[in-house]
Amino acid sequence: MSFDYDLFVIGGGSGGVRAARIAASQHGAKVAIAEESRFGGTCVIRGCVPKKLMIFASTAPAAAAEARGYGWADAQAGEFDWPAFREKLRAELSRLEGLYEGGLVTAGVTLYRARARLDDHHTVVLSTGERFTARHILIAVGGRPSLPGIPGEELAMISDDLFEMERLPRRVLVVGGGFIACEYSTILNGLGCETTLCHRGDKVLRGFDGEGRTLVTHQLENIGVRLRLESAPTRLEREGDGLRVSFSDGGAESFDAVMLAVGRHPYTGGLGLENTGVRLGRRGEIVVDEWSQTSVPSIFAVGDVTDRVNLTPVAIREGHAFADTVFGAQPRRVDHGLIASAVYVRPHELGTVGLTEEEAAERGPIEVYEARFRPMRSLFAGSEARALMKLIVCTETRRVLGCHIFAPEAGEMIQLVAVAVGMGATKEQFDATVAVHPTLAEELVTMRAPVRRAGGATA
Ligand SMILES: Cc1cc2nc3c(=O)[nH]c(=O)nc-3n(C[C@H](O)[C@H](O)[C@H](O)COP(=O)(O)OP(=O)(O)OC[C@H]3O[C@@H](n4cnc5c(N)ncnc54)[C@H](O)[C@@H]3O)c2cc1C
Ligand SMILES: NC(=O)c1ccc[n+]([C@@H]2O[C@H](COP(=O)([O-])OP(=O)(O)OC[C@H]3O[C@@H](n4cnc5c(N)ncnc54)[C@H](O)[C@@H]3O)[C@@H](O)[C@H]2O)c1
Repeated sequence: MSFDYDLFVIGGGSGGVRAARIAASQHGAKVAIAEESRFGGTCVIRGCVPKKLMIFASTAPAAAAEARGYGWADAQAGEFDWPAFREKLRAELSRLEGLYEGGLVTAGVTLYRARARLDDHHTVVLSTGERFTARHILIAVGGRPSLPGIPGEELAMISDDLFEMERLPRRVLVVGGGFIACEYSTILNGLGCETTLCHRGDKVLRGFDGEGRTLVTHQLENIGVRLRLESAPTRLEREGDGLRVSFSDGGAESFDAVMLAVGRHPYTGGLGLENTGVRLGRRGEIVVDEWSQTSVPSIFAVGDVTDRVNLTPVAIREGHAFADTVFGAQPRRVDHGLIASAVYVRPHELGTVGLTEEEAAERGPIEVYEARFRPMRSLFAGSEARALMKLIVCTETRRVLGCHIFAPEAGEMIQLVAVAVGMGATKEQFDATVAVHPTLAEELVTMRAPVRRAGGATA
């Protein structure tokens, strides 16, 4: 049987673009890709990139305060010009979108700017009416923000809307306690909005190391984010130009805007999967094996739509491994076991790799090494902000099982620690490494005695 393409990719985000480029340019496959919105996907257009640029923008008041602490008596952040910043942001995102498109074109991939759905195991139908057959189809459609299912929720913003706001709200409510809620309330607070974070738990960032969660929760409060913990909104109503929000604890408050950040779900709706028999999991995710192959042999899926680890570098790695395996005769699996990540709150980020103390203690005896301190740089400027460096060590093998850093630029540091942890480094190998002085990171190689032991018989 002959096909129009060797590979048809649905979704031009992190995973889809990488897979298409590698299959075409490295392995000579005839490839097409359909994108219903903008090439680059969530990360480039409405996620990691604009988010990080907004984090940078939001640090100006703290940077001015620090400069005053260093003797620049008149240092002020001045007035934030949101429309000017937004214009610059739009231009930058368009530039990046162009690079993504250009990379695909150079690789010889055919681009379709249309929504795609599946008609059968080998056929894709576009919203333009065009139909194409392909030997292999890759689904890389990502995820979409979830909604809590409360009356009036359509009045709220989701994370996509943050970058498009006409004006910054004076009083804003952020709902949720995950990555997005923490990062976006940090941004809005830094840009001068009176920000409240409402979360149904008693600490943000469920699933992270317990001490890290406590520190991020306190930091949000210390920078001026009002916390409304163990509470959830039950109703949103229009009130003049703003919104009236009722909460599960019986209270009600008025805000100029509300942003919902209560998780994301795989974007499988309307994709025609029922025409193929591709198996879905409980959360609507496409179930795949270690090779990203679905229950239908000609159809593969990578990235957030498979709900494995929903991060950009993971989607990219999965897309690349898929292309090498299927088109390059180089079978490659992705190890989802040890993936570092960072939550970009400020002034201290939370960087994490490996097991949390809680997870590690459940598996066996561990030693916990910690350094808690006020970093030299911010201390001199008059800040009380405390950092934490934490290593979780297996008592038996001496291997470092996890590392958690709460400090300025923790994302940068954890990237490098992840190399050592991934290689199976022991605590003694960390100790044998001579410190770089004076740095924050030197604390990672100078922690002499455990602060506690936990897990197994030594608990
Ligand atoms: C606000 C936010 C901040 C984030 N920050 C970070 C971060 O700092 N670091 C990090 O590692 N990760 C971050 N993430 C997660 C990261 O963006 C995702 O894990 C990553 O983009 C997933 O890539 P993907 O290829 O699976 O999907 P996506 O990048 O979402 O791409 C899917 C693409 O498919 C298109 N599409 C969907 N359906 C169809 C269809 N039927 N036909 C045609 N096209 C279709 C969509 O328009 C989209 O462009 C963030 C996410 C969000 C929402
Ligand atoms: N820095 C990064 O790497 C980064 C940044 C942003 C997003 N991401 C990725 O995007 C994913 C999605 O982020 P997210 O923050 O939306 O999801 P999340 O799963 O991290 O957090 C969702 C939060 O919403 C709360 N929640 C869920 N349902 C609720 C309801 N009905 N009412 C009130 N609260 C409710 C949960 O308790 C949780 O705190 C992340 O898991 C991550 O994979 C990564």
